[in-house]
Amino acid sequence: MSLLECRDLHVWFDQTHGGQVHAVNGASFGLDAGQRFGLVGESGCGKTTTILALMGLLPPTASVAGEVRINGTDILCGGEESVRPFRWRDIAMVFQGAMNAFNPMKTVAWQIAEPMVYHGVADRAEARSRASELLELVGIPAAAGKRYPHEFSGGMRQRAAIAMALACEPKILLADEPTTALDVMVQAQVLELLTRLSDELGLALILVTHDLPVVAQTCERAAVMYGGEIVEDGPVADLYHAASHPYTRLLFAATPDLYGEERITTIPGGPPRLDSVIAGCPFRPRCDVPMERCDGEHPTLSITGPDHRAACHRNELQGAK
Ligand SMILES: Nc1ncnc2c1ncn2[C@@H]1O[C@H](COP(=O)(O)OP(=O)(O)OP(=O)(O)O)[C@@H](O)[C@H]1O
Repeated sequence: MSLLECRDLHVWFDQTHGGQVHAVNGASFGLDAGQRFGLVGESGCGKTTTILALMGLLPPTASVAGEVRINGTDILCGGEESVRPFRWRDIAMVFQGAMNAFNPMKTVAWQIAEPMVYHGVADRAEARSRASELLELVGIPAAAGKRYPHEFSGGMRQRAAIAMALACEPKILLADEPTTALDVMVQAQVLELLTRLSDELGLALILVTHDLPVVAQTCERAAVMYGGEIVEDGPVADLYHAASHPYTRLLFAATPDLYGEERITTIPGGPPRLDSVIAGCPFRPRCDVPMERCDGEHPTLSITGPDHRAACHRNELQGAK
């Protein structure tokens, strides 16, 4: 049994002018303790919505279906009641832009301690001392906790946001674009920190990013999302060197490689609209190797190698590698 199991997750958003956006369409994946998993894809493909669903933090305009299990217990089935005991204590999140979300009027240490008091995991004195420990854990001297957020650099604020998410000792940490807006040196330090925390604390990590080198540097496995669906998942090395889905291949070709060398810049065309049902393969209009079948038949994930799946009709033709 995996620590986290997400099965056939669907999320729809009601639109103000009627109709729905099918933002996540049947996402399934599992995560073991200490494992680092990347969720990648272009903007708008459903990455943030997926992890907000895991936290039970979607807005009221969203409807959710599917299962999210932590150590076997379905935390989604009973709505807010069933997810609340797990949120922050078992599964925590560093939000996109979290480093800019600190209250400017409170010290950093106070803001790290507060969730512990709020969630009843520590009294104020314990929370204060644990906040100092957490700051040290993320590489900030405890004494700096007395400072205000504006006195921290961007990288320090991101470290502090990670410390805050770790306040209730979760087993799973979800990090949404944790290195965006940081310069390259600081990005590398934050990624090293996340890797160290996952190794030392056995923390399972889901890293959401559109930045593929970030995933290559940090994660063992990854899932590629396109148009709300997982279209390929597997070991990161296989996605890089032996992609089974044309989108993954083009996506990885479109990013600078690990040494910063520019390759092709974009994939022509744009992602599909998510407010209407797509009959065939959602990637068909941008695919460089389409087949007739792709127009009318929606491909499903099939095994293409050890621990490796992709949703492309070409793989079904070729059979398992
Ligand atoms: N609150 C909302 N109401 C309506 N539609 C939404 C809402 N949040 C997200 N969406 C839509 O759901 C789809 C998936 O969005 P999501 O933010 O999950 O994508 P993403 O891959 O995380 O993109 P980004 O990298 O830009 O954050 C998009 O079409 C988006 O417009």
